[in-house]
Amino acid sequence: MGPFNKFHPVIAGLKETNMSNRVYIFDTTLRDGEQVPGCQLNTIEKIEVARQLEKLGVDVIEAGFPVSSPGDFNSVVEISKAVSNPTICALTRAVKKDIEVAADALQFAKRGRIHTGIGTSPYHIFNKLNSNPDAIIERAVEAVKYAKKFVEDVEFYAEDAGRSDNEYLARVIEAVIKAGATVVNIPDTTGYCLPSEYGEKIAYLVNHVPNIDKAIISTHCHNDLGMATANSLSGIMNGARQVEVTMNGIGERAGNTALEEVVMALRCHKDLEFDTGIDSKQIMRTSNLVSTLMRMPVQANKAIVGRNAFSHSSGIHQDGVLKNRENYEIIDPVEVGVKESSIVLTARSGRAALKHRMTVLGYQYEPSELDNIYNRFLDLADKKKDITDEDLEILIGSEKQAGKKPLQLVSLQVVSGKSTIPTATVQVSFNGDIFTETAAGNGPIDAAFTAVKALVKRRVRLEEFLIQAITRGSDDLGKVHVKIEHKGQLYYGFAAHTDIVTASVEAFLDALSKIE
Ligand SMILES: CC(=O)SCCNC(=O)CCNC(=O)[C@H](O)C(C)(C)COP(=O)(O)OP(=O)(O)OC[C@H]1O[C@@H](n2cnc3c(N)ncnc32)[C@H](O)[C@@H]1OP(=O)(O)O
Ligand SMILES: CC(C)C(=O)C(=O)O
Repeated sequence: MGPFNKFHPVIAGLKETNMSNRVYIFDTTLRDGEQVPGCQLNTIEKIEVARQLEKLGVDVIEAGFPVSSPGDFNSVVEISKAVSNPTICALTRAVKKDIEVAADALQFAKRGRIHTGIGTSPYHIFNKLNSNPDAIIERAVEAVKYAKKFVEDVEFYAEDAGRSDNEYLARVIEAVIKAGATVVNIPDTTGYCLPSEYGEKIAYLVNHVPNIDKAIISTHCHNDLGMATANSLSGIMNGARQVEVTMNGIGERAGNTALEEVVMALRCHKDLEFDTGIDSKQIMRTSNLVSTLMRMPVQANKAIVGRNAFSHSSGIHQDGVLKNRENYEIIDPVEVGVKESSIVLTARSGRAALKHRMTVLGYQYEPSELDNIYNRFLDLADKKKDITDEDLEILIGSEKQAGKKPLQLVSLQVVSGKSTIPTATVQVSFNGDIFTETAAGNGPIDAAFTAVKALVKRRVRLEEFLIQAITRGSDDLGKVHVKIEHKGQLYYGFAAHTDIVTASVEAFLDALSKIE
């Protein structure tokens, strides 16, 4: 037992067989997870997920609810054939037909488990099943005994145990263990419980069910109040040794307990002395596979597997993490299969992050030069959401050029739109003197180029003009390449800016600056 448990008043009386520190991972991505609208998978996709779950090291794969459809039946059959290490589990109601069909679907499983059960809360007993507490116990016992005729490993779920009376729940659990249940699942079906409440429920069963040592207690917590992981951990700390989880926390309504969260919480809190058989380095790959096949994006700030889980975007954090990763990271990203943490450059980044990124890209700067780039970086970052390596390379390139070009754009004002005559007023500095010109054109860029041509008084012909809106969003940098001809000679210009007219004029001036 971990030190927490040693001092836990309720757990002090925990029975010997429940004291192992191995927590079994029961993955229900393919059953509860797959209940989510739009997440249904075909058999081939389910096999792919099951094989990845096997690599991840889960102990049990709940492969489906075979009576629900021929497709689900077939998936349980095929997963049973495709996967050899984890136990394959099939869900049923406390209904004989469901159990028979589940047993049939599991016929090829090396280790098959039937997961049967019935509701035990007043809501379920009276409103859903139109029954009474004693009759429910009878049906529960009958279902477990019937399932035992087909498989040795029978798990019983007391649906809505979270809102069930503890004393009654203890009677149900004692009866189903007596009937042969090897695992007793205490679901917080509606995600109602507080962590202390759920933990006390498990502890109550540990201390009041005389034959509890004959079965493993399982948690199955939903996330309606965002407490699924906390409740599952509280269950473990009070005697549960199996947790029912899904990858990325997908599942009915607000979802189930996320596998990655429980596994990594236990790994981070080694003092609790609990562990699972999960190969955590497979977590990210499994998460991506499930998200892709189920067409269910993972929220960016999702713990462990979200895009931002290992990315640092504010200056103080970035500085801290660059000094020592552990200043702001409790998990080494490599441990969950993420290559490295990332530093995202934004307007909230400081010099430390900028300098780091420039060094990674191979640029070295004196502190005074860094200040200039940092100021330009902030200007750009205020216009864009984040600054990519490509943005930075352009920024550094233009910073190196700044001041060296004889022709510099000082200001640009354009009028354009539908039913207006596109007009541009351009101010250019030429070796320190400022010149202004206004011109009209067939569009804002044409107008600006005409104004520039009038200013520089050179006969140039535009040979090529290419605008690329790079990378992701409408707020991104536009890159402009121009090729001009002057007296038979070609000159090239380049510029990038969030304003494409500005980028175009700067690229034009860049090319013009090269004419001797
Ligand atoms: C909490 C959970 O996630 S449980 C798993 C949820 N998953 C699913 O429901 C997906 C698969 N379900 C299905 O395909 C279908 O609902 C089936 C095949 C199970 C049943 O279909 P139908 O026979 O048409 O019944 P229907 O879905 O309309 O209603 C469910 C019936 O099961 C009863 N029932 C619900 N849970 C249980 C249970 N654990 N044990 C016994 N009976 C139950 C209900 O009371 C209701 O019976 P009633 O019609 O006599 O009132
Ligand atoms: C079938 C049971 C285990 C379930 O999914 C729940 O109670 O949420």
